Amino acid sequence: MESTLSKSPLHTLRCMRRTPFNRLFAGVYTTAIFALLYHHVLILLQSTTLVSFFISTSMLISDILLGFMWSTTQSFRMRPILRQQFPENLEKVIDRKDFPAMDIFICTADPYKEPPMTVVNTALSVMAYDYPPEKLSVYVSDDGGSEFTLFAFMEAAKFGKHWLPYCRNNNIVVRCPDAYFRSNYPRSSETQKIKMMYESMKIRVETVVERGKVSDEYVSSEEEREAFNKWTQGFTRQDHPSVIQVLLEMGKDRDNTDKSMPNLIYVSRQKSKASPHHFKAGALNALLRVSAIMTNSPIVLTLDCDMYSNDTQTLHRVLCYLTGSPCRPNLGYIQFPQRFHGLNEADIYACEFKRLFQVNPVGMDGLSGPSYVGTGCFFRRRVFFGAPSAFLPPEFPELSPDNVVEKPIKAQPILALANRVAGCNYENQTNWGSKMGFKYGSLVEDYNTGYRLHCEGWNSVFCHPDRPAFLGDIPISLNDVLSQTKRWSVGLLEVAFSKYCPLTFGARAMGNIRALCFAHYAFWPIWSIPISTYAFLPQLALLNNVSIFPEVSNPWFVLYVFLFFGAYAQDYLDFILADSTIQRWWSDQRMWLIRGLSSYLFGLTEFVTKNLGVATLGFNVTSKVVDDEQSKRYDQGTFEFGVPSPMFVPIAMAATINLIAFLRGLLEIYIGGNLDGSFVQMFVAGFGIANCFPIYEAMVWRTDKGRMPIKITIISIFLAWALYTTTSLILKI
Ligand SMILES: O=c1ccn([C@@H]2O[C@H](COP(=O)(O)OP(=O)(O)O[C@H]3O[C@H](CO)[C@@H](O)[C@H](O)[C@H]3O)[C@@H](O)[C@H]2O)c(=O)[nH]1
Ligand SMILES: [Mn+2]
Repeated sequence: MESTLSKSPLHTLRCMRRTPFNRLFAGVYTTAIFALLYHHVLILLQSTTLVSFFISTSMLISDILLGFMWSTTQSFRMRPILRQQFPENLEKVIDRKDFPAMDIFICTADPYKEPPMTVVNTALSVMAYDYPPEKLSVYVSDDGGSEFTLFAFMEAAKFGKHWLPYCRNNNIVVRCPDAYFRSNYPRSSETQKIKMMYESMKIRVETVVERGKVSDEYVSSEEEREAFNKWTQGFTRQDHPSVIQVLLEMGKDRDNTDKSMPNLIYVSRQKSKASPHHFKAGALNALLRVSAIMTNSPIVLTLDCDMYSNDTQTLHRVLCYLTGSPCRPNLGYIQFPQRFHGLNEADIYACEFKRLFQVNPVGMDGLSGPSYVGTGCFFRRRVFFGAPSAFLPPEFPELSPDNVVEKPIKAQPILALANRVAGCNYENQTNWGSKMGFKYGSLVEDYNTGYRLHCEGWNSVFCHPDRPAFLGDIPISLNDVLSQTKRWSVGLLEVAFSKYCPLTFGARAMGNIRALCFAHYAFWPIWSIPISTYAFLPQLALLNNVSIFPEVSNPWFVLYVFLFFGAYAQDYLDFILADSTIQRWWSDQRMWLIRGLSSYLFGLTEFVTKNLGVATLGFNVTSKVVDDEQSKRYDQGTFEFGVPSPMFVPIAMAATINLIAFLRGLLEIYIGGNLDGSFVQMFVAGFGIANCFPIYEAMVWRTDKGRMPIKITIISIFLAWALYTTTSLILKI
């Protein structure tokens, strides 16, 4: 085996050539940051009035925070590596019949925000993997507790019996039906037939959701009727018994060419208002247990309901890391990047999150592996039961990762046990959520779980093939985009300010450099402090003729130029070298500023109020529904405001103040002021304006439904005026 592997490896890795430059630049830039802080302290010591003391302190704090965040990003640049897999060599090492079994988890939570057809498409795309079907089990977790989702899956089970052989026999690459029929597929009679089947299933499912009722004409068997009978009068999304329905059973259910179908199981765990359900982490833990009882595969894939498989070979790639003799014993999971379909050309909302999902993981991969991003991740089941060297046995042997299930999944004792472990009180007085399974305590259960696994001593691998393995939906309205990052912000702060803070607990468990990577995310939202300061303070000072930066003729000016352009240039290069465009980079930095003034700021505020006991926070699911008009505007690259969201207020305020300050500055220079002293402030305001074009458009001359609501415009302008008046009064004292 050793010799086969060395001739035809399953995977390789190499360090990126830019590493020495990264390290050198890090050294130079760090020196520059310290020089800047020294300069700030000098100014602070010279300040004579309370106002100048306040301004200097604010700038010092902002720059310390920016410097800190910058330093955390350096850990991603210390040892980036690139990996390659060779799935074509796999069968030289392991026989297809010895492939390990896989359990695939798909989470959904709301039939209105996540249309059942989306979930069904994701499920079909993974059921159709090029993999022995008797080794595949697909579990759907429905936190929405919706009979419509169950109905959609009953339909999918029937349609799958045609779809799977169709894909197999025609060697289809994109096995998600919706994506396939959107693509340029061959129009044969067989294809037309399967397309009609798909369309009629879609109509049935959508009609049921629209009518809000599964009418009798759609129920085709006694077994189905019995399943729907569970939706009794008192059944609500927050309060209902568990529903576990085996829709396809491997070996028994066969497709129309008489080959076995994979297992397909619908699970809606029990819910009660009296016990916490821990959102997605809770759903995943329930699935971990239910799947342990039914199939207990050694490998588990988690997927969001909108992340369909875009490559039939993905499981083979995963096996490249999980088979063969040099398999790392501590390897806990293999993370694929989150990639998306339907992004517009400039990716105006920077929803691709290139740095988060594609660039940074390459950096972490060279250390001990990327963090977990919630979807597209293959886990070894063992990781959920304690550290690599300290196995933590579950409550009873059937849940243990090495237990072999012998009974068929529909056997009565199996179903009874599965319902028991899906109970809402099952986890009381157990280790689930703390030491076992997906971790609770943060709205970003993915980051939290990955981080804690790394603390326990597990490693991970980043697998980034050219052809995206999975593709997901993106939110297309600014409010949805900002709400998503706001939720992340709250979740990240929950980790940052817990006893598991990466700077303390993390650094002890995994060393400083690795811990800094995790700290980078945990402290994301504090970017709001320097961003808000830079969006308002220099401009307000400019409006009041107060100069706060060194003059152009002052040698310290050069330092500012270096720090600004150095950081921006490196950021730009990173982005472009990761196969992106100038336009997308510009959107990305703009959204960083916009998020700083909205999501991060509101996330930080919500986190603080929550800790003061004022508010409680929930998981606000991102909508995957597409409004045609909105989607047209999105494709044209127009920002979608539309709703009167309070998060738009600071953005519109900043846009107003930057514009007025810049105009006022120009006027000053025109009537004889000196540009020398106000240049940096003029530059900052001008840079703000350059970023704000879509906001001016939305506030002033757009007339469509996606414009900035008049109410928000008026409130923002009023608040901007109030802010200006207050600061001028203070400055006059
Ligand atoms: O109570 C809940 C809430 C959500 N979900 C599911 O969680 C997934 C992610 O939710 P979504 O609204 O799409 O959130 P995003 O912000 O788009 O998702 C990112 O961020 C989440 C953490 O906030 C991670 O869980 C996701 O994997 C990651 O893609 C979806 O499939 C939901 O159905 C549940 O199962 N139960
Ligand atoms: Mn999502």
